[in-house]
Amino acid sequence: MSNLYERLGGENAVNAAVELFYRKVLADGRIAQFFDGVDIDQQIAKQKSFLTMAFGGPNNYTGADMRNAHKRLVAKGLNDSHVDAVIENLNYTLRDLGVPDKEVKEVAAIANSVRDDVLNR
Ligand code: HEM
Repeated sequence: MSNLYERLGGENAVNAAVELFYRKVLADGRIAQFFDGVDIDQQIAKQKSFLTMAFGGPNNYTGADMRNAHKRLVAKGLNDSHVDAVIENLNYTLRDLGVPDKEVKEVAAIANSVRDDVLNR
């Protein structure tokens, strides 16, 4: 059985998913404010390499760890409801792209696994 990265469709599929995901996130009034002033192209590039690694693809991630990356946002009120909204957007993105339910659930579980780090607790 190939790993999740391969089952999702590899580099091109992960890149397409991350791009569509940020379009949805920036249009979502529950969470868009956290991205004010953030360089979205850079964010997309970092997220591509982070998710590629998390899904079992090549590890080229050089960004911050999840705790440090989101500390500033926790100080601004980031909480569980915002993590839920991000995971919801990720689920919709993958469904829109035709990813099967099993893989959608695996991706959601990976995103959920960093929840406590993202919320610095
Ligand atoms: C749930 C799983 C999450 C994952 C896997 C994740 C992943 C990442 C990654 C890889 C970075 C780049 C770190 C770096 O700059 O080196 C990042 C930064 C960031 N994330 Fe997340 N994130 C998650 C949740 C969230 C949530 C819930 C929000 C807000 C609603 C959020 C907003 C941001 C913002 C605004 C940045 C840029 C911070 C800055 O430049 O100061 N993230 N995230």
